[in-house]
Amino acid sequence: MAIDEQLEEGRQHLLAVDVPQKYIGPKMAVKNLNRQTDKGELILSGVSIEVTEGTVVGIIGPSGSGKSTLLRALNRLWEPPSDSVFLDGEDVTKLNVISVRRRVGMLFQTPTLFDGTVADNIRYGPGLQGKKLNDGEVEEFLRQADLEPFFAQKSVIGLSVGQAQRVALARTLANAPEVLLLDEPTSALDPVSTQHIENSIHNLCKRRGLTVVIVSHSIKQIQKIADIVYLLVKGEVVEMLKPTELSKATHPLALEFLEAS
Ligand SMILES: Nc1ncnc2c1ncn2[C@@H]1O[C@H](COP(=O)(O)OP(=O)(O)OP(=O)(O)O)[C@@H](O)[C@H]1O
Repeated sequence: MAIDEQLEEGRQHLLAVDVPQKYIGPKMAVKNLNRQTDKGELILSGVSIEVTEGTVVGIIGPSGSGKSTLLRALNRLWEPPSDSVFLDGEDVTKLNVISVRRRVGMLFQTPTLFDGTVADNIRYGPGLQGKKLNDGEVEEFLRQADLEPFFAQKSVIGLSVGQAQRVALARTLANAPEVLLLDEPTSALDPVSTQHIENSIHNLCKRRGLTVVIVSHSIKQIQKIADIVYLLVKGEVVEMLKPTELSKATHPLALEFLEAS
């Protein structure tokens, strides 16, 4: 048999085998997302972003530009229209909302912990799924949030805001999220606590391949930890740049924001 015929036979054989298709594409994607207030004012207009697995995506922009709304659409804290937000290629509105929130975890500006020990807080999420974390596992999540193991037995009452935010991060990580959303996670923190959180995010992403989307007011922070930056102004993505290339922004609204920052 001629080599061409052999190759064709092999190709036909491969086509005949029913190989399950592996999803290839961004971990999360937002496509042409729009939102208006009840009065018809634009909050988001035609927003599209891609979140590549294992990267830190930064979102910056002036106050009121729609950053938090965009972030909340990613885990359905704000319910987006169908066919506009995708997780592993699937429309999030077609998935179970609890499973989306578990897969896409979120850390807010100010930590909210319930009374009890730090370990109680970390065990809570896995416990809801019938998983009891042992002491070593609790300590590992603390370590990932840049906290010493002895914090496990401490009461959450009396923690500083910075320590509480790191516990909140450990608690979010205990749910084993595939994507971590951070909504200005350090804006209420002092510089040292900010450094702890930034270190954790950097390590989680670079060493463990966690995918992160962070909204921040601090351009310095975004330049330190993000791989790609979306600049949102008046509900529109006006630039997508590498953090080292913010000076290359050309959109007039982007320039106005960057100069004022
Ligand atoms: N549920 C809502 N109803 C009416 N307006 C809303 C609602 N949610 C957000 N907005 C408005 O949408 C705009 C964008 O809000 P959003 O919080 O997403 O902006 P942001 O860029 O995160 O702002 P900031 O940096 O101040 O936190 C704001 O003008 C806000 O007042």
